[in-house]
Amino acid sequence: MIGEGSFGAVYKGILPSNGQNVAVKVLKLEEQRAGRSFMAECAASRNIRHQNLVKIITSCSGIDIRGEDFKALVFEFMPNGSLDKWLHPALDEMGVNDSSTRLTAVQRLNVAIDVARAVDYLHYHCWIVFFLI
Ligand SMILES: Nc1ncnc2c1ncn2[C@@H]1O[C@H](COP(=O)(O)OP(=O)(O)OP(=O)(O)O)[C@@H](O)[C@H]1O
Repeated sequence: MIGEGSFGAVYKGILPSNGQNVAVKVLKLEEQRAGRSFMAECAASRNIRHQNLVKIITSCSGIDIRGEDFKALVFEFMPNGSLDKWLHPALDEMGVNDSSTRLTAVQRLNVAIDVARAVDYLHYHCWIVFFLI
């Protein structure tokens, strides 16, 4: 397990077919918004192609070994972890953040520009995703 968000736990996996690293988000189905997020991300996977957005490789939906509903999304694995961790690095006991994860002002500005480009792309090309969310 590599992380957890509002909609479920995320695991690192390896695709047996080609050895590709992937991140598998197993949705918490008791969380109502997780179902909507699944639909939005499935719609997104068919329509979205942008260099600043993580690619959805596939989705799976079915019944698990306990006979309960199971839904998961398989993403391209991002080896550098979450952007949030880079924007808000953890502080050490002296209240200083690790210099290896510190971004310069120019890097932060480039992140903001890249995020704005991705949002602009979603806004003008993928209104269906916003509609489902
Ligand atoms: N494609 C990925 N590659 C590598 N790590 C990932 C990937 N997707 C998610 N993670 C890890 O799993 C954590 C949870 O991700 P998730 O997308 O479920 O939630 P989030 O976007 O961080 O939070 P929220 O859903 O609450 O807004 C991330 O913070 C990150 O550490």
